[in-house]
Amino acid sequence: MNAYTHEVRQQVFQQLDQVKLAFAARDWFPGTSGNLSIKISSKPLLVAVTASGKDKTVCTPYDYLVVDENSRPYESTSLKPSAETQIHTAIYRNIPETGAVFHVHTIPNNIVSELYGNQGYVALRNQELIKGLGIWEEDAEIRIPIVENFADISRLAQAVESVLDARIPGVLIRNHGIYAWGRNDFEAKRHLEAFEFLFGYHLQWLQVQQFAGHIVGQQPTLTYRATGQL
Ligand SMILES: CSCCC(=O)C(=O)COP(=O)(O)O
Ligand SMILES: [Zn+2]
Repeated sequence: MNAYTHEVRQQVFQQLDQVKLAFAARDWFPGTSGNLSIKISSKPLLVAVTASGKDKTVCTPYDYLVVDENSRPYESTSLKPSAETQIHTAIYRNIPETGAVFHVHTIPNNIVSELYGNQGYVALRNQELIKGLGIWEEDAEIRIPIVENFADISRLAQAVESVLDARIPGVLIRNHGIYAWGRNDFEAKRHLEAFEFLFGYHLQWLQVQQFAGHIVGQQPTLTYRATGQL
C-alpha cells in the first residue's frame, strides 16, 4: 500500500472524484446521502473519506479528508469526516484486504432491506451477476446481511462489524442503504453495481410474478424461487 504523501493523497482524491461522479450520474446520492472511502495505507490505517453533508453530485477542493483508524482527521482541517466514517474503518479493520468502501442510498436497496429486515438477510440465487461479486461457484446462493438502522453510529458500526462475512462484500442497513467494498475502487464499484442490479431484478421479478398471476387468473403468489422466503 502507498506511503502517505501529498501526491498520493491528491491521486486518491481524484479516484474518489471519478467514482463519485459515476454514482451521481445514476442518482445514487439523493439529498447529500452516501459516502465513499479509499484506503491510503494499512499500517497505520489511513483512509481518504468524503466530508460530511456535501453535495456529492459536484467536485470542489473541499470534498475529502484523511482519517486514521479511530475515524479522526489525520491532519488539521475544517472539514468533518462523514458521519458514518466508523462504518468504513470497521470494515477496513476487520477485512484487511479491503481497499475501498462505498455507501449509497437507493430505492431498491431500501425496499429489499425492509422486505427482509426481520429475517436479518436477503438470500439470492440463480443470477449471473452473483459472479460480479467474485462468487463463481455453480448455483451459488448468497445471503446479504441486514442490520437495523441504529441512530447511534458507534452502535451501527458495531452491528455492521458483527455481521461481516469476507465472502459477501456488502451489508444492508435497514431502510437506509448499502455498504459495499472491494480490494480496490474498481472492485468495490463492481460489487456495488452487482448488488444494485440484483436488488432491482429481485423487486421487478416479485412484481412480474404478481402481475402474471392476475393475467392467468390465478391467485397472486408471493412464492419466489430465488429465496423461497416469501
Ligand atoms: C442526508 S443522508 C443522512 C446521513 C447518511 O445516511 C449519509 O449517508 C450521509 O452522511 P455523510 O455524513 O457521509 O454526508
Ligand atoms: Zn447513509
